[in-house]
Amino acid sequence: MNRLRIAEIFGPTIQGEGAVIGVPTVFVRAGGCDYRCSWCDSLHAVDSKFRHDWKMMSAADIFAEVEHLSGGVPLAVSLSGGNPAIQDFSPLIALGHAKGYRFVMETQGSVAQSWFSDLSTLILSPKPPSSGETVDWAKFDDCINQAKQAETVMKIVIFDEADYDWARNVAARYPDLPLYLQPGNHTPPPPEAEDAEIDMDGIMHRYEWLIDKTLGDHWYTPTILPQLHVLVWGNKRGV
Ligand SMILES: C[S@@+](CC[C@H](N)C(=O)[O-])C[C@H]1O[C@@H](n2cnc3c(N)ncnc32)[C@H](O)[C@@H]1O
Ligand SMILES: Nc1nc2[nH]cc(C(=O)O)c2c(=O)[nH]1
Ligand code: SF4
Ligand SMILES: [Mg+2]
Repeated sequence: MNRLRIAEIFGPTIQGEGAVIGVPTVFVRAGGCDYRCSWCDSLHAVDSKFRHDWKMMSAADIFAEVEHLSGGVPLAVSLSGGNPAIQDFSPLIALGHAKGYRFVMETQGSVAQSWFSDLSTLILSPKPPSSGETVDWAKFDDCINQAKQAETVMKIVIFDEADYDWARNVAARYPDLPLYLQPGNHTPPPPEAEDAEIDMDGIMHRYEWLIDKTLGDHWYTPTILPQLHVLVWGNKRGV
């Protein structure tokens, strides 16, 4: 059976971001990413220098761990990373569906897969200018098309004015996708990341700025949310 690069599996915790915020969730974090966002908060699952901490696991191994963590009680499984879309998660999703689990996935929208249609929610998170990455919109559109009947939403991280202006343009381009705006968190790189004091004042300040800016522009379609797990647990891993 094909094996998948997995950086960590953890939970149940609450989904801390976006459309399904607060929902009890087990996270399966894939190892490896085709992007290198300047502010990535999950570098331990991105940079290949951390690959010695990743495990090669079959879908059956992964699902056994998900079942163990959840006590065999079906819940939402969030596929994140890294970019989970560069690997084939369809066998895991099939195993989960047979036991009543549902799957949500977070991806930047750079790689489309036919199995996106097996997800209950596809969260597309195109990267704004502050990330240093450039979106390939043709690939992004492929992702939307592959999702078919799966609920598809967009989540944009905003650090500054330029990101905000960019988000407004993206929103105009995709008026049918529900939009979530999330203030950025300046996370130090691993291994310091976990123990570092979080800049709670900075996060709250950027959140307030984002609310004021959005509402000040009479832009009422996005939902504006902070990373709830960061407010509760800081930059701790595995929560
Ligand atoms: C770590 S990424 C993994 C999934 C996928 N690679 C992606 O970017 O969508 C999960 C989510 O965290 C967001 N994120 C990453 N670093 C962040 C930061 N420093 N502050 C706020 N959100 C961040 C990403 O934009 C994405 O929406
Ligand atoms: N609780 C919790 N919620 C999250 N939502 C997205 C996360 C991610 O890193 O993809 C994440 C995470 O790492 N933890
Ligand atoms: S795309 Fe996601 S996982 Fe990859 S570097 Fe950017 S934020 Fe990190
Ligand atoms: Mg995260």
